[in-house]
Amino acid sequence: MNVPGTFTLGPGDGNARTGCLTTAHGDVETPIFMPVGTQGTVKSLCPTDLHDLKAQIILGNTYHLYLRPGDELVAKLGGLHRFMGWDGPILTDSGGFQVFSLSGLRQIAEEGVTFSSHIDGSRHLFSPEKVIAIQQNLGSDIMMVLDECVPYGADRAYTEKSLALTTRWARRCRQAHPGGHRGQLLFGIVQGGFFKDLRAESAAQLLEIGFDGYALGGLSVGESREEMYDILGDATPLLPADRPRYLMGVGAPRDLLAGMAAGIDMFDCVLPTRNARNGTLFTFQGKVNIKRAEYREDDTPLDPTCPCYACQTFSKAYLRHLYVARELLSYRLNTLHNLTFFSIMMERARQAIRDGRFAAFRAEMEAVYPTDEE
Ligand SMILES: CCNc1nc2cc3[nH]c(NC)nc3cc2c(=O)[nH]1
Ligand SMILES: [Zn+2]
Repeated sequence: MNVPGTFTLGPGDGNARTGCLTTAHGDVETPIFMPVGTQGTVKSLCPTDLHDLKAQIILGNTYHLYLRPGDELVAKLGGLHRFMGWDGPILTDSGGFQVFSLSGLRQIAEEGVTFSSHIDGSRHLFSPEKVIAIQQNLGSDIMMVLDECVPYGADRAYTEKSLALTTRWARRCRQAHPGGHRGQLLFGIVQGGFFKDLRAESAAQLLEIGFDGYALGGLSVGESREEMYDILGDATPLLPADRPRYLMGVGAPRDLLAGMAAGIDMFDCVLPTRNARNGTLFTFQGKVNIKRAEYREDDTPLDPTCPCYACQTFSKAYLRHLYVARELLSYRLNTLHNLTFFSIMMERARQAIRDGRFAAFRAEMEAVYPTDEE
C-alpha cells in the first residue's frame, strides 16, 4: 500500500494522462469525475449505489456540514466516512465557494471570511485555521485550502489584491496542516481570474508553499466556454506534472474532454446529479429530456448500452411517468443513470488515453454532445 499522496503517472496521450492517486481510503484512477455529496449524501443514492456505479471518490461540502450537523458532531461519531457509510476516498471543499455563493452578509478580511448562515442567519468566521480544523474533524482524504473564488468580471486591481490574500491564506492552511498529517492530503487552489500573468504568479506562489495537489479555481463562474478554455490551456501546464491537477466545478461532457486534453486529472460538478432531478439525462446517443411527450408511450430503455438498474429494468415511458408525477423514485433512477454515464465515460476516456486514441474518443463524444449549453 503506497503512502497517501503518492501519485503515479500511467500512459499519456498528448497532454492527456492517466494516473493513480493513493489516499488513506484507497487508490483513485485518474482522470476521475467526483460525484458531489453536498450534505454527506449524493442526493437520493446509498453508498452501495455509488460502489455499484464504480464511483471512486466523492465530494463533501465543508460549509454545509459545518453548519449542519456540525463538524464536531461528525468527529464525535467517528468522522464523515463512518457517519455516511462511505468507505472510499472523500474530498471536501473548504467552504470558500459556498460562502460566496450561498451565505449572506459576508465580509472578507485578513483573518478570514465572516458570513451569515443561510439556515438560521447566525454569524460565522471561516479562517484558514478554522477550515483546516473542520476538514480534519470530517476526516476527509483530500482537503482544500480557503480561497476567494474571484467573481467573473472582476477587474485587475481587485483580482491582484484577492490573489495576494488567497496566497497568504494558503500558506496559513499549510502551516495548520503540515504534510502527511494523519494521511489527509491538502490541495492548493490557483486563482488570478482571467489574467494569465496573475494565474502564473498564483501557481508559482503555491508551488513554493508546496501542496499534495493543485486545483484551478475561479473557473466555471459564468465565463464563456472560450474564456474558460483559454485560461485552462494556459494555466494547466503551470501546475506540476507529477502532482494531481483538479479543475473545480467542471463539468459538462464537452468540458471534461477539454480538461483531460489539457492535462487535468480530477473534476467535480453538480451537473449529473442536479440535471437528474430536473429530468435531463445523459446517454451515449446524446441528452434526453425525459419529460418530453414523445416518451409517453416509449417502451424502450433510456440507453440500451447502459448497465444501470434504471436502463436494465424500466422503459422511458415509466421514467417519464415518475418524473411527471414527481415521484421520489424518479430522482433515484435518474441520478443512478446519470452518474453511471459519467462513470463509464471517464473509464472509456482513461482507456482511450492508455490506447493513444484520446483525440478520436473526444471527437466521437463531441459529435454526440456538440455544444452543451451548461
Ligand atoms: C474549495 C473551495 N474553493 C473553491 N471552490 C470552487 C468551486 C467551484 N465551482 C465552480 N463552478 C461550478 N467554480 C468553482 C470555483 C471554485 C474556487 O475557485 N474555489
Ligand atoms: Zn442507465
